[in-house]
Amino acid sequence: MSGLKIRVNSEIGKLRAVIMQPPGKGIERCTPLNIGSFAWDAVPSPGKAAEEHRKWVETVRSFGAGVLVFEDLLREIFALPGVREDVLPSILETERPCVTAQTLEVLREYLLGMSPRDMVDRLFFGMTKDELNRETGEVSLHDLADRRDEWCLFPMTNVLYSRDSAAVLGEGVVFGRMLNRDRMKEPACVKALFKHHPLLKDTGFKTWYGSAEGDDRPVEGGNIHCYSPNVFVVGVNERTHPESIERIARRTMESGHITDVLALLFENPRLGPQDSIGLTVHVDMFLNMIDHDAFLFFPYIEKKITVLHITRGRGDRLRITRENSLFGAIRKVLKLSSLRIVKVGGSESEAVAFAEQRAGSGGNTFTLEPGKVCIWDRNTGTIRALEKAGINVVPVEADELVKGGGGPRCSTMPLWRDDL
Ligand SMILES: NC(=[NH2+])NCCC[C@H](N)C(=O)O
Repeated sequence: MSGLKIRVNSEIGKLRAVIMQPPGKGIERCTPLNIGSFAWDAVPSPGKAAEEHRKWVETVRSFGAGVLVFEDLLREIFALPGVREDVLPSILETERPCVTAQTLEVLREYLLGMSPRDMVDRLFFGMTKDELNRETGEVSLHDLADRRDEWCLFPMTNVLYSRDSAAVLGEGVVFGRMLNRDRMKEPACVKALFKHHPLLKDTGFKTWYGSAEGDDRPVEGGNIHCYSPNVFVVGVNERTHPESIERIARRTMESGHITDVLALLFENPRLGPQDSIGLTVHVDMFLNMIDHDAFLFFPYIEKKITVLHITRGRGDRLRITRENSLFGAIRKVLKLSSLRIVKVGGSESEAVAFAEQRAGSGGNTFTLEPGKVCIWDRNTGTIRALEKAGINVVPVEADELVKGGGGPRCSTMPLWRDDL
């Protein structure tokens, strides 16, 4: 794909290029005992998940968009001279608090001895300290004796949800900073792609977050939504820290075209692992732009959202005002006279709405072009409601892909959309 642009000025402009990633080797590590720590709802079947993903990529390609596959891009840069040596230390950095310096060095050397293909698989599959010691005999006694944590390379089981590790906003990139251990290596991999991959490195992209001193608070792409060239909407919770948002807001206002940011503070009731996965982790689980004036929304969360409107203040200060109504604020910043709201679950009962939002990621749609959205096919109530509202629906089979608590938007990272 030559002439690739890094340019996303809305959630809905016709999709030109996107990064997607199959579930990968990491999910082979999921068991009923550890899925909670990997943030999966249920153990996926690796073969079926891969097959579903193959069809999902086919759907996006047949729409006409270019799909770049994350693991292919990684293998391509790892095959370039000197790149693995350059990027591996930063990819492994997040393991440092969990292993001794000696073990980390042994791990680095072990990975460098692999082919680019095997190295990517190994990064995803992870490695226990015992596994590394069987291969090398050089893991430190300290690490082998510490039974609290078996991993020296934590598996990457959520790479499928490529949305979260970075987000393109205008002509710049927000590199994520992940909260969960199994996702912490993802942003370093994406950064490596933007630094070294021939398709990406010369695109002239700006970096909004993730490179400057102090950019070390969490931020995840599922919380960042670009509504127009000058408006973005962002979720504030444990996955996306207010300080990260202030930094991104300042930078995009100073060196980009952003004038208005809506920050949505939402509760994470943390009723249990299920709750922290499905309901409230990212804005894209309950609110998605599907057309110029239309949104898919899970209404039962509305009362739990506080809306803060951020604009430029005096000097380098931000001005923040509280808005009383979510959709009132959206209408105002988008300068629209009215909005169309489609409800997750449609006119079905509250129980159906919850089931679709929670078990089907039914609030999570991916817009291919204005008024045309992809949704996991099990969300029949939501699909009916979208169709009734005149939205063109592309249902995607995803009984395995849904088990990690994500939907079509989570599993796509758009690089380029047409301007509206
Ligand atoms: N943008 C999203 N909604 N992503 C969903 C990610 C789900 C994944 N299991 C996690 O907890 O990180």
